[in-house]
Amino acid sequence: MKFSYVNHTQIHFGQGQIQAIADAIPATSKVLVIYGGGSIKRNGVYDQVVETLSQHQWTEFSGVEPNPTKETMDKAIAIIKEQGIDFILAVGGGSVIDGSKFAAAAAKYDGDSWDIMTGKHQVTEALPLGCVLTLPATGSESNSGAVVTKAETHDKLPFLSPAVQPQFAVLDPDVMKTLPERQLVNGIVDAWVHICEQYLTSPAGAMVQDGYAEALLKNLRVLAGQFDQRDNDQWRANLMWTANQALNGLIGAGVAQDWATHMIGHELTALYGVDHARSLAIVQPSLLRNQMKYKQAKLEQLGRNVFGLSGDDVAEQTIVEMELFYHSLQVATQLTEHQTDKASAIDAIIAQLESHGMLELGENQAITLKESREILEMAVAD
Ligand SMILES: NC(=O)c1ccc[n+]([C@@H]2O[C@H](COP(=O)([O-])OP(=O)(O)OC[C@H]3O[C@@H](n4cnc5c(N)ncnc54)[C@H](O)[C@@H]3O)[C@@H](O)[C@H]2O)c1
Repeated sequence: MKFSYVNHTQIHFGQGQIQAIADAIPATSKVLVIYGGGSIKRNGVYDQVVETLSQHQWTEFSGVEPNPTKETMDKAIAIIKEQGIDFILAVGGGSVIDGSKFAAAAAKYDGDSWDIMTGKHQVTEALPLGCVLTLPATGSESNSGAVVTKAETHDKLPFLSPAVQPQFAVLDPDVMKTLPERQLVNGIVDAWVHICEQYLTSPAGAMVQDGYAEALLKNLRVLAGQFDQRDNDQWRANLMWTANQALNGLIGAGVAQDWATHMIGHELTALYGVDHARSLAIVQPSLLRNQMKYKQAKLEQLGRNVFGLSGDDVAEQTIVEMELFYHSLQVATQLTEHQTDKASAIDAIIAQLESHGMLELGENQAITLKESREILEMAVAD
């Protein structure tokens, strides 16, 4: 095992912590507050941010949509450049934070912003960014990744750069009070799959990463089982912190990572509008079955340590338990909606994977377009 690890995002966790942004953003900054469709105006988060920024010079950009688009963020980038903005405060879920990371990077680049997503422009600098998280799910608030969509072509692609890692993140569980049930469920599922992408690979004997990943998975099982307690402060705090820890770099340090479920899932979202988390639940069980020869040992470990399984065929039983876990949250594990015809849906997804260069996915680069097609044959209902 060999790795260098740092996570320099300062976390301000707990009720009332939004006021921490007053000191976290340099007083001389020109701040752009970026947010989405206005839920923060209905739940009091916007008012708290405005009050806290009373000594700062700031302006705002709203309208970042779920699965943020280049087209929308280009408007924010224009404001940043025209007005000499030098700090971005993202207030929202993964979409707002990812869109803000993209804008922070594009602000330092003179070419077309989409070059960031295609790799034509390698991001080495970005405007400083902080965030107030309103939806625990993605971990984007303290990691260096972002996913952005080009609406015109239905391309949904990720990029990674330490330059866009947020300087700070406010995690106040009270902001979750207005989250629709669907988004709470999405958060549980998204965090679950994030952990699996870093855990269900080849055994590396990494006791810290494995043990911590298993603890986080157990938390999510408990929280899902206690879903009727979702109005409880402790439940909210535990989900918010678990989802954050699921993708902040720690459990993935020095171990193989997969991310094929995400890459295929992104195409389902871009083509059929499936919620991000739900796209993952559709792809993952079929992908695990397809890749059983690589995944068996860690599936067995997960089954024993998280689901308490024993006996024969633990790996397959673990996948079944994961499906039951998703179904218990009313999350489908088959693409049953949105597409008109199975064959054309699969062809369309494969064509997108091909055009995005997703030709050898997974920790062993063993998921070529052939395996992706086999996975989709299992995951797309007739
Ligand atoms: N950067 C990463 O590491 C990473 C990881 C996984 C996923 N992602 C990406 O993040 C995006 C998904 O983000 P998400 O799951 O956080 O959802 P989201 O940000 O898209 O938000 C989903 C919906 O919830 C609403 N919402 C947010 N907070 C609310 C609140 N407090 N009350 C009421 N409504 C609220 C939003 O307005 C939106 O309509 C996808 O594009 C996905 O690909 C990024």
